[in-house]
This record gives sequence, structure tokens and C-alpha cells, in this order.
Amino acid sequence: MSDFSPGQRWISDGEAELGLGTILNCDNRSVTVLFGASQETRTYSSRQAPLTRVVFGSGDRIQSTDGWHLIVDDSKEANGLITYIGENEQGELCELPEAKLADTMQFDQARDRLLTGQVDRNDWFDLRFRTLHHHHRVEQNPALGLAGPRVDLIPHQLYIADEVARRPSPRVLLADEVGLGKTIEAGLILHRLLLTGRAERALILVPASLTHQWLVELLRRFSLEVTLLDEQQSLAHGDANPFEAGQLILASQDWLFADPHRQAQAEACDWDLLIVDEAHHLEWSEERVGPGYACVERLAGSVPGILLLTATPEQMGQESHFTRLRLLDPDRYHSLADFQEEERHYIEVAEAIDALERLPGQEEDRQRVAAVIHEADSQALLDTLASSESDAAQRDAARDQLRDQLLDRHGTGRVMFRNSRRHVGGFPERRLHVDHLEPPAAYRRVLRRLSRDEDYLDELLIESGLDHPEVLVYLDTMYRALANDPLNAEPWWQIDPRVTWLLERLTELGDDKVLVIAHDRETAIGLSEGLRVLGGMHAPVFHEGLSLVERDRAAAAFADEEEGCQVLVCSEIGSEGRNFQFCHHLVMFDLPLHPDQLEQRIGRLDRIGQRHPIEMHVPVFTDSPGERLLRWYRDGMDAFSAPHGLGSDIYAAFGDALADALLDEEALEEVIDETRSFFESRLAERDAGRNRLLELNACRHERAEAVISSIHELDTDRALRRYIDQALDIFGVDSQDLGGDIQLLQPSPQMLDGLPGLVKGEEGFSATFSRERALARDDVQHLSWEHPLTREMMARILEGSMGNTALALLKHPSIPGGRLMAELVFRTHCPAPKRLHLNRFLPPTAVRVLLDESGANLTDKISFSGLSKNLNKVKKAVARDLIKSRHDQLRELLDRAETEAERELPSIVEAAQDRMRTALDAELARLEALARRNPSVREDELTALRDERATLDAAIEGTRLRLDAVRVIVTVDEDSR
Ligand SMILES: Nc1ncnc2c1ncn2[C@@H]1O[C@H](COP(=O)(O)OP(=O)(O)OP(=O)(O)O)[C@@H](O)[C@H]1O
Repeated sequence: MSDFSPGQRWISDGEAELGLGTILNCDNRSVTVLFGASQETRTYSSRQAPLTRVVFGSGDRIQSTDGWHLIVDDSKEANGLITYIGENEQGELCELPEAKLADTMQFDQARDRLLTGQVDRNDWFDLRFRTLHHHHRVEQNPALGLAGPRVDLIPHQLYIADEVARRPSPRVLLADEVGLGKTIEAGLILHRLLLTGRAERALILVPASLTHQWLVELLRRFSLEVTLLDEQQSLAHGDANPFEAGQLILASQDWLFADPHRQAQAEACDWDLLIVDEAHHLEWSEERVGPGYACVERLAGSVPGILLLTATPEQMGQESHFTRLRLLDPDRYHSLADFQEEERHYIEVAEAIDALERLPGQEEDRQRVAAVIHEADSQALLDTLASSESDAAQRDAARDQLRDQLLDRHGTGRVMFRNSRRHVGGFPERRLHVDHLEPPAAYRRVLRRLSRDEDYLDELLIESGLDHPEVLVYLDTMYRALANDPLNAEPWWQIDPRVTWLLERLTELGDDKVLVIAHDRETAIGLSEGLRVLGGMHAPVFHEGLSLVERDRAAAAFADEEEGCQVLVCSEIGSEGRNFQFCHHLVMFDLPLHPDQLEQRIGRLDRIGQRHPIEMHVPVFTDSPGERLLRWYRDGMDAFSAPHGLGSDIYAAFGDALADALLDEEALEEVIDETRSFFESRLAERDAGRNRLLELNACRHERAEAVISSIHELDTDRALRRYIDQALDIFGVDSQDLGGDIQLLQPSPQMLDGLPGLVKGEEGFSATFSRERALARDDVQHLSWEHPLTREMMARILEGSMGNTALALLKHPSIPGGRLMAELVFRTHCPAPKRLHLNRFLPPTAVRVLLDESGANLTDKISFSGLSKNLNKVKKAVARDLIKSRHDQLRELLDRAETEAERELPSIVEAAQDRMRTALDAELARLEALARRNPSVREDELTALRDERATLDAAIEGTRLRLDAVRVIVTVDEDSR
């Protein structure tokens, strides 16, 4: 006879999400079920139907099709159909026939699934428990979000990322010297904010020439997939806002800043973070507000987090620099005059910090410190430090704290971070090679006339249509501009000896790669042609006239180690942001006019990862304006030896005088002398004041070391390998050892769908747990707790029902067969807005309870792993029968376990509150003290932190425990099969 009767309620074992099914008809061969909630009908063979009868017992809460609920007290059966008896919400006694049960009732909770006989594999349960355990650990690691990216652990970057990402709304200027890793810092901050839930949507605006590089860096180093938006992509979205097309949008500044409609669309979206690279281009002055500045300013009005990146913050002048700071914090930076006045006192603060190191000692050192501190807490620390009664440990602690306070309260550190090569160390030497060439007749003619005839310059400017002093410095440009002159009929590269000079250099350098930068796009194009025609050399060009794809193709052709070209010829756009540190020869075919631009050029090669001295080759024409410009750079400010950060000040002070001196040897000597003394005194002043504070603040080594050590802890976590192996196995991912600590991960035919980077029928990817290997091999991913695959597997388990029920057999010589045990895992539940990152204080926490059938609590006596390794799996059908036969007993155990688990809750809540209060109270105290002294602490930062504390407090207070998973254990006799 069939087990089924029409009207009975069953659920599908494999597709529980279909909801509650109703038997429509059945005979000896088949049974047809309607799943009303999902409007699906299924027909199964009667003998092997993967269905479980839904039977509720006393205490269960069930729902009727009309929406009312009943707490089951009893049931009766007639003609194979059950009617439940119990109380409704009003306390009235009611009956609910099973046919009237709501189709939408879900059975994904552990209790329901277990009691309806749905059991998962035993190893899934195991993995679920371990996932909770590891998730709990990892979420609290202070380096969360910084450990996964495939980057070297460079202290100044990690310090900045840690410091900035912990702020409620990070708004900072990342202004490390060129090539020290601002992109990496921004990536780390973004990654951490995303992983901790503090940000979900980010807009990244970069110069067009850098879009692809950013796209690749974010994917390769941070496993972040961003949507690259351009006009073509945007058009494909029709009337919809294209900026809603993804969570992380990357767009070119050139495109967005030129299009008011697209800007309005970008502004209409909700962003958590805005990143703007090469932010010195955001130009502002009384007379003119650049479109980029205007656009970013509007966005900055509503986006809470902003990262502006530039190596040369003052390139467009101090006013522009100040207005960018104002954009980050309008309350703090409201007056340029105040800003400049404040800067004048940086030296005193820096001297006070130095004096700390000498205390206790001279009275004048104590006074120096006393003169800059104002708060009672700082005064108390100074007393401790200066007192002869303090012991060494007390003094050291006071010195450290006071140093931190001075830096925090008096510098620009909270808004601007600037690391320098000098401070970071380990960078290669820069070597300048200048070759003097005779100018060709066509250039000589013009230069000679210029030196004889004072009026000729004006004539030349009109005739060529060029600006002063460009017309003097870029002689090939001038030559092309005068193309109507019959004497200038030949292409410039035919007559310009720098082309053959370059060919000779390239031959001498053999296989070494050479980056060539020229100021003008036409120069780059002509030079490439000249190299081809005169030397048979293929030299790809990189300039603003090419499409993005063409530019990237050219850069890729150069970068290819095996088959790539020896040389790449760039116009000035190749001198910003690009990574060319795989080569160490830079040819400056001519020189830029702004010292910051020169620094940007050298920075293409002189960046993290460069392993050789930088060889800079500059051809100049004897006695030419170009040669004089070189001398100004070299003798006036040592511009070729190291970055000095004074380019903008020097340019503002001497740019005009230099332009006038380019044709006048005597005047030039004077300009060089004046530039030199200005440079030296300004540098000394900066080094003693602003630079010193910026350096001290840009990387606090103890903090950086603490972050690095937390990352090491995650990197070397042996549990990670075990966990990933187990998870891959369960999710159906094959892992093959390729040697050298590298494994190939491939989808098996049984793989669960939707795992990142793995698609059935496709190849998969190779990965390693070793950071060093991942850094050495671009094609190998870094497997960590933060890798998208790990996170996805963990999320699936934690958010879904996978493994939340199981049944296993236990054979043990000292335990007789036929006994029942229940192992229950409860999980803390504490809803709070994601952006509060509550997990750092109270990540979902597991409370395990192990009961024997009498209800005795065995949790402390038998550990999870001790028990787990003695368990044997059992067929699902057998498991279902066992559960059915022990239904009432299980129900009682579930209730009892809940009471046992609840006992643990107060201590969990208390510990979390302690953690939260300790961390936030300290942060609040620090910020309040800072705010009293340093107006760069915004009031809204303080308010946000106070609100955060209050909300977290309430959320933690409201923590509840929920049953997350349950495993039934049935003991069997040793000799039973
Ligand atoms: N921690 C790191 N690990 C590995 N590579 C790094 C790290 N930091 C920086 N790099 C590499 O060094 C180069 C320079 O870094 P990045 O582009 O972030 O510098 P930047 O300061 O933004 O440069 P620029 O001033 O030219 O814009 C890049 O190729 C980057 O990938």
C-alpha cells in the first residue's frame, strides 16, 4: 500500500526551498506533488520519492493559509490526514487540518529541518561548525582586509591603510612621493572598507591613460572586480543611470569631467568612497575653477569617504593644494592665510618632538616641549618624563605617548600623508648622463638670430604660434611649426642629431629596456618614425592621441619580457602614474618646464620594485635653452638626484626669471644662484618643520609593525590550509598539487555553482598560500582567509542552511548501543547596520551544547573534534527513520539545549561590550583631546564616533542566541555493522 494520501503535506528533500507540498494524487507507481508557493508540480516514483512527511509536534508554531498561527499541543489523524490542535495567538483553542497549512512555510531552520527529517551530510555539519569558529577568529583580527591583497608588507603603506580605514569617514590626501605606492594604499583602504562592511560602493576617477592599469591592479592585487565605465558602455544603459551598473565603478576623469550630464548621473548615486588619482590636476584659483575640481567638489558634498592621490600636491600651486585640502575638510581649511600661518609653527613642534628624545636632560628641552603643549594630560606626561623620580619604563611610556599627542594634535597628519624615499629607504641610486650635441643648422640659425636680435623672439612667437618659453626649449616643435619655411622641408627627425644619438645609445644598451619621454606628442610620433626609418627599429608610441586600447597595447608590447620591444616612446602623459619599473634606463629626449613634472617622469622607473640604479640619459644641444634648463634643474635644485617636494615653490618663485634667462648666459647664472640659495634655505626649513612632521606622522613604526604581525598571524595560520582543503572537497572543487606550494583548483562535475573564478567545464586557477610565491608569479593567486573563494564558501555556509542538520553513529566501547545524543550549535544574532562593522567586537559566536538522552550536559566533557573523529556516517533514509522514531525525545532535547545555551549568553555579551568600550572609548578620548588642539578633527567625526558607540552598545545588548545547527548522534554497539 502507498505511504501517500492526497491532501497530505510533504517536503522535497533536495529542494526544500519549494516550500510545503501537497499530494495531489498517488498510486503504487507514482506520486504527484503540488508545491503551491513556487507553483511547481513534481511527479516521483512512489517507491523512491525524495520526500519527507511533515509532521509537527507539541510546541511547534505553525501557520495557516489565512496567515494566523497556532502553537501545536496535540494532533489527531483520520484517513491518513492530520489535524493539529492547539492555541491561536488569542489563546483560543483551535484546529488546523494539514491541508490548510501555508504553502510558504519554510524549513531551512535547523530545528524544522531536523524534525521534518531533512539531514545533511555529516562532514557538512563539521564544516559548518569549523566555519563559524574560524570566521569568529578572523573577523576579530585587527588586520582584516589588509591580509588578503597580493602585496609586499611595506610598513608605511600598511600604517596609512590601517590609520585611514579605521576612521568613520576617511577623507585624506595620500601624497607619498612618486612611486611609493599610493595606488596600493588606496586599494588597501578600499579592500578593508569593503571587507568590514564599512563601504559597499566606490567611484574611482583616474586619468584616461591609467584606467587599464588601475583595473588590472585592483583585480590582480586585490581580487576586486570593478566596472570600467566609458561613454560607449554608458550608452548601452539607455535611460538608466550607468553609474548604477556596479558597486565599484572606475571611470576616466577626462571623460567624466567633460560631460555635465554624466556628472549629474554620477552625483545622483550613493557612494561610500570616492578615489581620485593624480589629484593635482584638480585645479582651483580665484580666476578659474577647473571642471575636475568643480565635479569632485560636488561629489565631495555627499560622499562620506574621499581619497585624493597625488605625489606632487603643490604642482598647480599652493592655492590649489589648499583648496583640495578644503575639499576634504571645509570646516578645517577655511582660510589660506591661517593655513600658511600654522605652517610657520611646524618647526617648533618638530623641535619639541626631537627634544623629547633628550629628556630628562636640559631644562631648555623641557621648556621647548612645554611651549607647544597646552592640555593637562600632556603636561602630566611631560612632568613624568622630566622628573628624576620616574623610572626608565615610566619615562619611555610617557615619551611615546607625548610624541603621539604632539604629532596628532599639531600636524597636518590627520588629513595628509606623505612618505618620502629618504624616510622609507632602500631605493636605488639615480645617475644622470648628459650628452652634449651640436644643434643642426636649422635650429642653430634660429638660436643665433635670437641671440643677436632681441625683437626676433616676439616675431618667432607670432610666426610659430607657440608659447614662451616652449618655443625655445622644444626646438623640434618650433621647427615643425615653421614648416612653411622652405629650409624646414625635411622631417625634423631627419635633421635632429638626437635621433641618431638615441639609436647609438640603444645599440650600446643591448637588450636593456629604455623608456623615452618627450614633451610633445608630435615629437614622440616623429621620433618613433625616425627610429624605424633610420635604424630599422620598432618603437611603439604612447600618447594622448591614441585610444585607450592602443595605449595599453603599446605599454604591453614594451612590458613583455621575452618578446617585447626594447623601447617605448611616450609623450608627457606617459610620465604620470604608469608602472615602468621593470626598466631602468630613462631617456629624457627633452626636459619638462615644471620641476614636479620632471619628478613625475623619473618616478616611472624609480618606484617600488625597481632593482637597479636609475640611468637617466639626457641629450642637450650645446649652448641652447634646453641645456640651460638642464643646468637650472641640476645646479639650482639637484632635481635629478632625489625628490625634494619644492618644485612648485621654486617654479612660482623663479619660473618667469628662468624663462627670461634661457637666452642669456649671465642672467642664467644669477637665476641658478638664487634658485640654489632659495632651494637650500627652503629645504632646510621644510625638513625642520613640515617635512619632519609629515615624515613622523606618515608612518608610526610600532603601529605598522603591529599590523604586519597580525597579517603574519593570518598568513601562517595552519588552520587555513586544513579548512580550505575540507571546504574545497565539500564544494566539489578538485585541488591538484603542482609542486612548489602551488595548487591547481579546478571545478569537478559535482561542483556547487557560483564559486568565484570557477566555472564548470572551464579551467580553474592556480593558487598558493605563500605570499612570496603569489608576489613572484602573476598567474598564481594568493589563497587566504580573504580570498573571494574562501569568503564565498564561508558566506554560503553561514548564510544558508548547508550542514545545519546531521545524524551520525557513534561506536564506543564504553557506551552501549541505542542511546541518543544531541550536539547543538547556537549562534549569536545581533542585527546592526553593516557599516558599524560590529563583527570586530562580536562576530557570530558559536555556543556548543552536547546533551545525552537524559538531558545531561556533556559539553565540557567531550570536545567537538574528540567526538567528531569517532563518528560514522549513515544513509539518509536510515537517518530519517531514526529521527522519526525519536521525534518527541529530540524535541525535548532541543528545548533543553536552548536553556543550557542561554546561560552562556551574558558572558558573551559582557565580553563584547568590554571590547567595544575599550576600543571606542580610547579612540573617543584621543579624538576629543585632538579636537581641543587641532581643528583638523571634524566635529562630525566626533559625533559619528559617539553615535557609533551608542548604536553598538544597544545592538550588543540586544544579542540573542539562535539554534544554528544540530547533529543527532545515535550510539551503536561495537560489533554492529
Ligand atoms: N606593497 C607592494 N607590494 C608590491 N608591489 C607594490 C607595493 N607597493 C607598490 N608596489 C608597486 O610599485 C609600483 C608603484 O606603486 P603605485 O603605483 O601604487 O605608486 P604611486 O605612489 O601611486 O605612484 P605615482 O606617484 O607614480 O602615481 C606599482 O607597480 C605597484 O604595483
